[in-house]
Amino acid sequence: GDENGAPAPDTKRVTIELVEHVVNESLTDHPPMGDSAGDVLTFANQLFNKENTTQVGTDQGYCLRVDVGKSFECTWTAFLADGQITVNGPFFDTKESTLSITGGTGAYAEADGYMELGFRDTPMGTVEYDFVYQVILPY
Ligand SMILES: CC/C=C\C[C@@H]1C(=O)C=C[C@@H]1CCCCCCCC(=O)O
Repeated sequence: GDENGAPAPDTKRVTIELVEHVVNESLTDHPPMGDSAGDVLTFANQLFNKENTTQVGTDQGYCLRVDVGKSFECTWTAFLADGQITVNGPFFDTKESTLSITGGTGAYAEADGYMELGFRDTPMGTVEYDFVYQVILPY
């Protein structure tokens, strides 16, 4: 605590803003042919700093189609200089989403919190997403 008797906070919050570049993704189309529940989208992509000038990491994961025209359920791990952060949650076809941070390693061991996924305007043929991690860590 401090000299006024306030208790010391037992957690700290860290914001990590990244831009994901989709460079490696693959759709496994389970029957029936075409977009249907059970299709799996796997990916292994690049993570850039928030200025979108320097690659700072990579990610890998997958999304399972659960509601055609509406949503996927996803899990992926970000690999950063000082550790991993794993998330789980929805990807919506037509709106931005928030995923739960389920854990981490290294500097992010015991991580909690959430990640906001944002759509970005990019040139034709390129796909990028904003990943804003709001990480809650023990002191
Ligand atoms: C084009 C989607 C490629 C990669 C997957 C994304 C990623 O890297 C992190 C989350 C995204 C999940 C995308 C779910 C499926 C989106 C399909 C969009 C489309 O085909 O237009």
